[in-house]
Amino acid sequence: MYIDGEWVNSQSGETRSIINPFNQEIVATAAEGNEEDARAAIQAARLAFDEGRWGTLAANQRGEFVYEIGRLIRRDLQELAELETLDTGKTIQESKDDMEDIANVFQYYGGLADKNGGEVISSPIPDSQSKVVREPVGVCGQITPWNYPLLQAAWKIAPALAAGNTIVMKPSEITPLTTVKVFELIEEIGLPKGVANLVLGSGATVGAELSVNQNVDLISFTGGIETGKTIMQAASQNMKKIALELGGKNPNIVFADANFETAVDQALNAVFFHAGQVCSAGSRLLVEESIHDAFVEALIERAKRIRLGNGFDENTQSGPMISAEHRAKVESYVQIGKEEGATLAVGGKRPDNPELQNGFFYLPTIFTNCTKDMRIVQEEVFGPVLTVETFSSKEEAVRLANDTIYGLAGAVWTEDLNKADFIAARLRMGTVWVNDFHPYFAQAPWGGYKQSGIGRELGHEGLEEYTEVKHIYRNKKPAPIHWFK
Ligand SMILES: NC(=O)c1ccc[n+]([C@@H]2O[C@H](COP(=O)([O-])OP(=O)(O)OC[C@H]3O[C@@H](n4cnc5c(N)ncnc54)[C@H](O)[C@@H]3O)[C@@H](O)[C@H]2O)c1
Ligand SMILES: C[N+](C)(C)CC=O
Repeated sequence: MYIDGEWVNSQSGETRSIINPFNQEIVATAAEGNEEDARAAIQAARLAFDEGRWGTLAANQRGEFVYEIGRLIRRDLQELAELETLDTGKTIQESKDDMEDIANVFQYYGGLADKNGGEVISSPIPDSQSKVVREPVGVCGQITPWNYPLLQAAWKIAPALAAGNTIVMKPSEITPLTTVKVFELIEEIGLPKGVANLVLGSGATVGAELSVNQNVDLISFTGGIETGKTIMQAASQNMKKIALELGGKNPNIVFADANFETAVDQALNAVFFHAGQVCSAGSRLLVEESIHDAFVEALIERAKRIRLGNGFDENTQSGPMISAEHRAKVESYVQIGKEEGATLAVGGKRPDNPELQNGFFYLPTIFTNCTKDMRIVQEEVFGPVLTVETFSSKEEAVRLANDTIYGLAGAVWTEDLNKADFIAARLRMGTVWVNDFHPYFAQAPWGGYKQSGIGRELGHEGLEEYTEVKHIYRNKKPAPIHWFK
């Protein structure tokens, strides 16, 4: 762990084994911190903020530090990608792509740091001057999940530092490797001590302390909805600001006039990429009735051919699930789907291949004949499981698409751009893709409507999350007003 500019073990001396989900081998031993370690890190961040070691530095200088982290990430891209694949099982190409995105995020926010200078307001009061400035919020607790370990951390670390905050980062306890490595890079660039702190450990200990501690001004969390609710409650103790990036149950709407081959190919990628462990996975396919049979047949054929395997093998198209517990959760949803009367069209079990038996693999699975009230249609499975429903009008497609508690992302496939506009305007989601699925990048905001979250990451909105807005009013000709004569 990295606290107040020093690499430290947990105060309790406890450690945790980090497991490769492809073969269950121990790939590292990590410090296992608890509330005490979290409090030490919060204190360091508090002091660094209150003494102004960082927030009062010229914004362009802060930006240079943040940009430099991005440069070092590119320098060490191969090593970082290998660590991410060891830790998550995702393919090495996915990990390399993640690292490129991550470097871009640091360099984007490095560039944005000094472009947030505030504005002068036209004051309606004579002889006055009015300006609005943005200031850092203070000490930020940051909690990230295991599916995109470093990417989700980057979306928090880069804007928080660029805006002048100090941070305490807690990565998922099962995938800390790349975040630890990036703190080595943070040390290498010479960030003032206490500005960026890293505490490893569980959500129930370190995460809970960050959420409740009075000295944390903002908590930014990416993870599941139930954890989000717990954090929100804890954060209310001192009314800290909250930013929540939660789950999704994302519709992928395919009209009959879409390019068939492209829509099939992308529907496959929408749901089965990274074994479906993506918040914005297109796990709910809504296909126009007239092409349903042909579409599903093509999808099943392609799903059967997905090559599962070791993320380091270049022939592998998809890695394992993250853990035995998570695979068991996916299996229980498949059981629920069967009991609810959906038709299991393909998959629905673990692969037989002997070489995959030590990993947490699960076959790409498709359920047809699904209806909107089924739990497998409504709830986030977070695995390689696709549900298929049909619609026969654009209005029905919208109704079905919006009919969950989530509102993270969705896509529409059609050659008719008026129809695409109609759908895009009505989806209650933070991101809508037209004739595409999955793109996200540093320049555009990301976040959820409804129970998919609060606030936005990325884009200039992602920087603003980490600022307080202050109105400074100056009377240029102060004089008595004699109200109280
Ligand atoms: N919206 C997005 O951008 C986005 C991105 C990635 C993942 N996700 C979501 O993340 C979920 C999967 O990730 P997960 O299984 O790691 O989620 P999770 O909620 O179980 O854990 C996320 C993080 O929260 C911590 N945590 C757990 N309990 C806590 C508590 N009581 N207090 C404070 N922290 C606590 C964990 O240790 C971990 O670091 C999915 O629901 C997925 O959709 C969302
Ligand atoms: C936000 N994203 C798509 C990178 C990861 C979601 O799990």
